[in-house]
Amino acid sequence: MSEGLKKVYQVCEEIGRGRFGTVFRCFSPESGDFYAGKSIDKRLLADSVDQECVQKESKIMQLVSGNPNVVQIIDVYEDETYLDIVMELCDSSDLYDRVTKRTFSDVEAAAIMLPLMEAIAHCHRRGVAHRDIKPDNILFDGRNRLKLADFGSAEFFHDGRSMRGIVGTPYYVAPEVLSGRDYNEKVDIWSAGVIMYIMLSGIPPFHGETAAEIFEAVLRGNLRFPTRIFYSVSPVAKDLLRKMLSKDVSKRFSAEQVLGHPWIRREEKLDQ
Ligand SMILES: Nc1ncnc2c1ncn2[C@@H]1O[C@H](COP(=O)(O)OP(=O)(O)OP(=O)(O)O)[C@@H](O)[C@H]1O
Repeated sequence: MSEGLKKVYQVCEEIGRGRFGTVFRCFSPESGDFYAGKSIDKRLLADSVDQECVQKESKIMQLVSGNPNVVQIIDVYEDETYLDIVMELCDSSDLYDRVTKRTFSDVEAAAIMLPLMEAIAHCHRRGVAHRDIKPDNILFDGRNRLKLADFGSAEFFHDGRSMRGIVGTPYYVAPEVLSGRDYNEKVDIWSAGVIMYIMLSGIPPFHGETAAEIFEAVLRGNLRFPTRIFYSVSPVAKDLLRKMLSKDVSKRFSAEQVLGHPWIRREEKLDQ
């Protein structure tokens, strides 16, 4: 870790490891609070592509910080050797842990989808597509507030300019990404739709035994709601799922349209 960070924070135990960095719990004697410090050893980055990648992650995090449902960046320290990013600490169980334990009722799923879509809409307004929306990247802070994390695959899009390149995670990746076509920020809506489907049913909408089989199922994009699993899911939830998991990108809802859908709005009122 950089000397700059160590002057301000006490570095505690390791809490996770990613492709490029190690995350530690850090304590600030000044504020009396704990944070998450992600430390990237720049000597271990293989090439200029990886170097650009970590710089971009830090830049994008700073750009989208400021929304209560996006992990806040607190400080960035950089010296010859390390790039350190101090973030708010999100140490409650992540959405991956939660969805693998049980299915969610309509009300419970909407209580997750509303802040998740607020976070995605905020990123899209800032011209950022996350490109790796999945339960493992949806964290919760000590007060159980949802925080969208891991901008390591995120990309800027501007003025309708599209993006290229295969990024994402098999169950959650949008068909237009897999087909190698240009795509836009609506890839995030597809992935959020997959999460909503899994929360309500306990199974992914497009599945297979291997990554190749999952990709084939995603490319077919044949959305089904098996009655034995979906009998208790409301028609309005299924309507929103169809609009988020539309293979036709021009018909797929934007983040703002999802936020205006009656399923999200109705549950918001119920929740209050
Ligand atoms: N703000 C945070 N608060 C608490 N834990 C965090 C925080 N950010 C990351 N983590 C933990 O640290 C781990 C590593 O995070 P990191 O972003 O480096 O990699 P990653 O999410 O596995 O993705 P990538 O493959 O892009 O590196 C995560 O899996 C998560 O458990």
